[in-house]
Amino acid sequence: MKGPPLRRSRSTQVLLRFPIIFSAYWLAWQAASLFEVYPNVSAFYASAGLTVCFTMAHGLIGVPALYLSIVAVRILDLPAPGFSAIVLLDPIREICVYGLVGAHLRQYWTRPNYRFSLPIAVRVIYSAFLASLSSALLATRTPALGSTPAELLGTTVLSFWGGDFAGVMITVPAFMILYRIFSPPLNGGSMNLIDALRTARALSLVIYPLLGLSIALFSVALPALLEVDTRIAILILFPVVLAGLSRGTIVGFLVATVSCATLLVAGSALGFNINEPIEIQLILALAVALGLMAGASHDDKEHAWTLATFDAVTGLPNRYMVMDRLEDALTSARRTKTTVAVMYIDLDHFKEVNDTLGHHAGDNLLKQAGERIRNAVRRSDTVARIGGDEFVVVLSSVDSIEGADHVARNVLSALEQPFSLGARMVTISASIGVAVHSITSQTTDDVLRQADHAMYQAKSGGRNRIYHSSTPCAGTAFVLGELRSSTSN
Ligand SMILES: Nc1nc2c(ncn2[C@@H]2O[C@H](COP(=O)(O)OP(=O)(O)OP(=O)(O)O)[C@@H](O)[C@H]2O)c(=O)[nH]1
Repeated sequence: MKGPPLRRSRSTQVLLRFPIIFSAYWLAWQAASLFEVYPNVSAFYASAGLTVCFTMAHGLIGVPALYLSIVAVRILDLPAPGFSAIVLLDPIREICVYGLVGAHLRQYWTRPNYRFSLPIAVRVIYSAFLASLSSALLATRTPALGSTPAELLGTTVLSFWGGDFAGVMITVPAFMILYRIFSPPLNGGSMNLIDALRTARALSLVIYPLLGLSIALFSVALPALLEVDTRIAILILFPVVLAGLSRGTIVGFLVATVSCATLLVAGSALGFNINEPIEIQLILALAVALGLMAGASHDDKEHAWTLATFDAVTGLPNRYMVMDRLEDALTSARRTKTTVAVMYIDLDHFKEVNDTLGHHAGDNLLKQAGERIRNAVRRSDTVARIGGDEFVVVLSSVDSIEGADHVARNVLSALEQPFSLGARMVTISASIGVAVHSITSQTTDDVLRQADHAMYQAKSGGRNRIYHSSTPCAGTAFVLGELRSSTSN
């Protein structure tokens, strides 16, 4: 497994982001100005969209770079360039309103096991309103804008309710609903987390390109069907951002390429109105820039999440993740009146492997042991390494105590087989404690503690055996024979 990359300092990150944001915003400005009804209006909304996307992906840390980029592009592109109050102040207002929207959405988006949350939506809208009001008050202090304070306050508040507020009201629910549909929570199903991740990735390779393709076809066909000059190709940026944010850079690029290629090929092959090549180029460049930004942010998030929830030696979920999975399993067991069992597995005399063959061989053995335990249980069960030579298995649905014991015996015999560590074969054993959840008031901690307690009894009972704690303190031993941990050539 790859180690964590070297992190750059925060100030360097912000500086590095400036050229990327500048390019993305300049492209957004150019692309949006092709769809204008009133001069520059679409371009302003493009900057609002970029602000939401950026702050959602990277947080408020990039705001200085975002602000500088917007100001720089406006100075270069507005008909009367220069450091006018509107060039300097309007981005502040937009970043306040839309930056807060993005920052709040980030709280939702960065959760590994996110759930739809109405309070977040309410907080987003409330804080966007406060930001808009503050920026209106700020505008009244700016004589350069040339209106009376009351007029300015009125105009800014009205513009918020007419424009920004509508934008916020559409952006927040649309994002939450679509993100929910296309990126279902990974702990929701009965699958193991790793399998769930694999399935989500495989699905996203189909769903997002299909979404980009449909929007591209729709945007090519619409002007021909309606016989109007409505250009909506910019909509393909939406699946690109969603794909980048939820599945990473490669899927983001893939969706950008599929959508833009469809625009080009479908436009000429079907004889529909195809936009000017410059528009396609802008859309393509913008799609790629957004795919890169959103995807990089997803990759960062996934890396942080992997570090926080998976064990680096075995690649299995860690203590944090297994507790989360156990909580889910108990909740569902209470609802469906089924039984959950927890196995606490501790390898016997593992220290000897480290001492005789070294830590590298020890790591190798832990990895192989993890794989064997995984292969001995069902796909829907969770296997985790929670520290040292300790593993926990959550059997999400067992028929009876005997069923759990049967699985524990399978695990024990899988671990008995010799391990190949380089040129050496090593034989070890394990002590297993099993606890079965049956009482409705039992918490995750209770069940885990009981399994741990039973495992300690198995250790003190002579190791290489299974105890289960049908009663909290007394275990029942299933002695499978005494095997000393041994190493041989
Ligand atoms: N190779 C390796 N060893 C580890 C790792 N984490 C902990 N250990 C070692 O695992 C050993 C755990 O030993 P213990 O469980 O205390 O003792 P044991 O030798 O297994 O003996 P019993 O559990 O009493 O049968 C310690 O020597 C730790 O240093 C790891 O990530 N890699």
